[in-house]
Amino acid sequence: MAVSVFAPASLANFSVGFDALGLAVKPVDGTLLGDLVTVEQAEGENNLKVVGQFADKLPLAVEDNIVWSCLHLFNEAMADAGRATEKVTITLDKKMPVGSGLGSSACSVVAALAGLNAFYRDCFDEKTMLKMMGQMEAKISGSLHYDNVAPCYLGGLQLMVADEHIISRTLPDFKDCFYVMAYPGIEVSTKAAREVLPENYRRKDLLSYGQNLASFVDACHRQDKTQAFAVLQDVVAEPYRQSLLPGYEQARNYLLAQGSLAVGISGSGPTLFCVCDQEERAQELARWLQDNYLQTELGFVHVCRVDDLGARTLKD
Ligand SMILES: Nc1ncnc2c1ncn2[C@@H]1O[C@H](COP(=O)(O)OP(=O)(O)O)[C@@H](O)[C@H]1O
Ligand SMILES: N[C@@H](CCOP(=O)(O)O)C(=O)O
Repeated sequence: MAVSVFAPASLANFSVGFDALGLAVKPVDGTLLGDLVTVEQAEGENNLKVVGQFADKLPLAVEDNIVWSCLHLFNEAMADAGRATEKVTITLDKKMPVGSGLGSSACSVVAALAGLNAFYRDCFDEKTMLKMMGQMEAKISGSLHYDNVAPCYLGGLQLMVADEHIISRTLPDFKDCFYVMAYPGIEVSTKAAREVLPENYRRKDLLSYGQNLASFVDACHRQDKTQAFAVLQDVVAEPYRQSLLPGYEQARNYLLAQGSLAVGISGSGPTLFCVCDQEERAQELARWLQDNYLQTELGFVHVCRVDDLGARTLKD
């Protein structure tokens, strides 16, 4: 039996929720923006094959690929649960650029663990899976944050809650919005982008942070788009990270002047996101970003909607 699981890209932080908000996204043109993992029974030993557009951006040694760590973690959990495991071949189709701010490592982690769980006929429940995913994401970025793995696994707009038994709750999102995601084609490591953040914040910023996040969550529940996007301002990460993103400030100013509802850094960057509620306008701004924000031939721009499904098994 072979099982294939696709896990979508995500926009972490959403400007107002550093480590606390994340949105799963999918391109409107049907492009599979995310990683695909296939798990099948193997004759001899466990093994990992890596294919796809961004395979060559990953470490050469399988032991250094986070998917390999996911297999070990999953097998340990199976042993702890008194369940037998089989030897497997895992194929990672690495469709996501690394260090992109689109939750690339989360896509691999979620697709691998969800793929293994599907292979073993859903041995573990959603919360157990999410905890394992958080553990693997922390191994890569140096700190535990669920704002990529939760939306990637569960879909939609996710709010991380301060209760380890719940971890994440789905917030009502804005169904008529388009998210233009512009990846410039350069790498910014999440670890490095966390290191540029200050240890302490000014009281003024702390107050703005709390008020913006609370106002955003309230606006989501009331479906008040005007309020939601008016408070979408990042006082925690963007001021310190934007110098890592060539052309970010100019692009942001242009996009806001053109009527975008909001503009921000996706995850730790370098991907920029911009929100519109008209598809035509989103496509126009996507063309502008294509011409003005990309730095290398690896860059791309997608007009996206919210991905409500999260990780899913793909049929042959
Ligand atoms: N399957 C994988 N997918 C993505 N990154 C991986 C994977 N396996 C190992 N890595 C390593 O993990 C790090 C991921 O970097 P990070 O900046 O967190 O990426 P992203 O923000 O895109 O998730 C890189 O050093 C990369 O080489
Ligand atoms: N909250 C994290 C999110 C990192 O997202 P990624 O897509 O860049 O991995 C942070 O901002 O550090």
